[in-house]
Amino acid sequence: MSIHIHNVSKKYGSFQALEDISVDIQSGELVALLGPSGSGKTSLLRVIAGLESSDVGEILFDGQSMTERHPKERNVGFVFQHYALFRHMTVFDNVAYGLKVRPRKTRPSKQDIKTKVMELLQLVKLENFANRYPTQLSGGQRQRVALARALAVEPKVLLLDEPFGALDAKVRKELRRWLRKLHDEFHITSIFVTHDQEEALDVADRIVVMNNGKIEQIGSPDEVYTNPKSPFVYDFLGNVNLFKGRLANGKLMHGEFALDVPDSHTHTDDNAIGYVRPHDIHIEKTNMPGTVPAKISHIHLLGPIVQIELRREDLDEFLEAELTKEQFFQLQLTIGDQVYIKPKQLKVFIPEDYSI
Ligand SMILES: Nc1ncnc2c1ncn2[C@@H]1O[C@H](COP(=O)(O)OP(=O)(O)OP(=O)(O)O)[C@@H](O)[C@H]1O
Repeated sequence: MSIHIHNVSKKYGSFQALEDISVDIQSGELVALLGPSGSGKTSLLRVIAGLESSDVGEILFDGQSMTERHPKERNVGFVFQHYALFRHMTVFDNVAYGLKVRPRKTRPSKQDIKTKVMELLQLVKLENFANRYPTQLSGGQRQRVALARALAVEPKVLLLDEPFGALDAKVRKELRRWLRKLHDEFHITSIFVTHDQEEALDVADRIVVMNNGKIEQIGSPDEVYTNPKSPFVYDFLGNVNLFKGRLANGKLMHGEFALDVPDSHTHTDDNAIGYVRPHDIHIEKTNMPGTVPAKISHIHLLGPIVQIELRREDLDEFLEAELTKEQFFQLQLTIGDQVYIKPKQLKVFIPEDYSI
């Protein structure tokens, strides 16, 4: 089922929660709505589900307008952050619920419901927990029940609102891998809301980055990470060092750096900011052309990655670099070492959102 979101706007009183949102989602895609708290992700999800109406714009499923359709008629499965399971029902009954409450005409037989529920419980690896109650499950297990319950009614669209938000980091990671696998098996068009960039980058086919009720960028995880269209996206999708300076003759002048910025010749003498990811900071132990001196002030080993905090000597500013463990041991770095750095890659924005 494809989903087309056309020019959707929504206000709560005078507050503009969504402003002219348009996204086309292909059938079978897994799309993340990513943004900070209050950016409008949940509001958009609720408009798609029909739980809220938009003031302007339209939602189409497979080309058909959903505007007049009640949420129940939209064939949407919902999973929320707080496992909205029925506490007084067993795991089995929770998953069976959506099928049992169907009108007699479309309700499967008792035996068919049993087969289906047990299949789903197997899928979420909870077949031995059918008779337990939600309070007897861990958070991750409850969320798997919530997913099985949403899938039981064979929705055409699956909407997930921070489905793993309340879980610890390890379980989150496990469940998101598992959501990806499930999605690849079922091919249900799915949209999930998250404010966790790592989660979005890890799981989604495409990411819709939202800010203040508007879309900042839509793209594959790789596109939004390596080619952010705005300073906001750069900042939101990972750590970044800011090189504030001025443009002159096709270069960004920043401290002792004169960094090539092709295509910037028309912006001579404009203020500009270079954005450099920590893993794009190159570190040398010898002074090479184009580098500036810096001192290592902190080393933080994080599994396969080593974060290094440096104090630049030309500007007396701190910056963060990231090396693989291998690079780190090759360079034999210790705190207090004098090194020479330069950015391997940078993206320059001129304030007022102009990128070059
Ligand atoms: N029913 C409502 N009445 C008034 N304002 C609302 C209502 N629902 C949401 N808002 C406001 O709209 C904005 C967007 O809310 P929304 O829940 O869509 O954001 P979000 O990106 O999902 O945030 P979070 O990650 O914190 O859940 C927020 O500023 C919120 O306070």
